[in-house]
Amino acid sequence: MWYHRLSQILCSTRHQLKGGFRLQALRYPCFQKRILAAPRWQHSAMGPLNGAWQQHEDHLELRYAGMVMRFDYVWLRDHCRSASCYNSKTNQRSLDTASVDLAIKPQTIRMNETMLFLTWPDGHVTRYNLEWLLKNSYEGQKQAVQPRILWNAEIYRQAQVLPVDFQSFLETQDGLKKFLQSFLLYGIAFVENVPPTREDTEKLAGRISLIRETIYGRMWYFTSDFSRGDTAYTKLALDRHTDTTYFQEPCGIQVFHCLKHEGTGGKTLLVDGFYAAERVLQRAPADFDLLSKVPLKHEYIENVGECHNHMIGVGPVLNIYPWNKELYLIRYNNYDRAVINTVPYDVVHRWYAAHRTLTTELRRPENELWIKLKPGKALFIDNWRVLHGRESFTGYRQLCGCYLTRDDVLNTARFLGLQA
Ligand SMILES: C[N+](C)(C)CCCC[C@H](N)C(=O)O
Ligand SMILES: O=C(O)CCC(=O)C(=O)O
Ligand SMILES: [Fe+2]
Repeated sequence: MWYHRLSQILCSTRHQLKGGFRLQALRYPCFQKRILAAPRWQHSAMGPLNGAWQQHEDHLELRYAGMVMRFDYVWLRDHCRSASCYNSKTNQRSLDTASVDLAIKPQTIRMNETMLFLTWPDGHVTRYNLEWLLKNSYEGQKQAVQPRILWNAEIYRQAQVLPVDFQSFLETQDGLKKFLQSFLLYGIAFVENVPPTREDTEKLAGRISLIRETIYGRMWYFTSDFSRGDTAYTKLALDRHTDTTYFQEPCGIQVFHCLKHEGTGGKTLLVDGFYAAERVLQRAPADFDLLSKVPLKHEYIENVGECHNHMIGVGPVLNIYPWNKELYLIRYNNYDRAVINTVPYDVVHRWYAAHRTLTTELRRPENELWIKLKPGKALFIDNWRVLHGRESFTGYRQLCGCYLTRDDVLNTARFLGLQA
């Protein structure tokens, strides 16, 4: 679904680019006098990808492989990959960007089938591979969305995603890769045949990431013993939510492993927050927009035994990248949402309405995936995307798990060649 929407955005952007080009020539009558050559398309020797460029007053317009790209001149100087500007051993910039004249323009531009050559006023030559420009341009980035399959219960069940075996997860690259692939696509993934101990659960987590230690400890291990000031430590039902919304950066991944349950109830609820948000975007785009713009606080206040904590995290419910509108983080926890004092009353009212729209989508029964966690079956949840909850329960129930740092999970995925 994301793909469709994004390709629509992309198409409209391309039209704007074409239109924008015509407009610019009209708006500036002295346009042609100020640059050396008339703004005509300069073509590379005819190749299959048919590149062409045009030099404008303040940017270079490049057409390549069916894409129109615009590059600011300072950008083109700043990203020079020559040995004196860039250390390709460490993949770090050596050039001091602050030393580049903000009014810099290339003296000459040349292009062949695969490369673009720019000579700067001081004689320095920058060479760009056209494929590199295609991939690294703003226009190119708009296409680079994270592949995802948004799901409701039906879609997830139909997909028949296979759990990965503990042994193969730990010992083979293939097992790990399969696991990460489905985790990235669906935002949840299971590992089976895990020995029901805290140590083995820790081993599991350590295979893909650094464990994120929080106020709950490194590995946590909890029952309904009221040991902490949070309803998770009771037998009560918990409505769908994401965790640690009260951190400036909510935990990226949550691992659950139920080590024991002698009693009834206690099923786990999973809801794809991105699926629900996409529905909001389609049905009520103004609500989506508001939820992505209004910053809110979430808060955790605890004074139980030796535990004294006061955490505050600020951010909108929906977090989107400004360049392609891709959703990357949902912060949704009605229990932990703090007093709203960052928004004027009329916006507050519209925000409540938008929150209701999202909540309605999140609560549709067809979007709910219910599973019973059992010893041996560990669940990884993308806490930036998938909401979890639980049914109330009776009896003794022991859950262990931990949070993972998102950067490190994605790092492992990229190392295995996955897009993350
Ligand atoms: C998972 N563990 C039991 C350690 C913590 C529970 C945290 C619960 C909190 N209300 C939140 O949503 O962040
Ligand atoms: O008890 C459960 O199944 C989950 C409780 C919960 O939401 C949490 O620990 O974050
Ligand atoms: Fe939770």
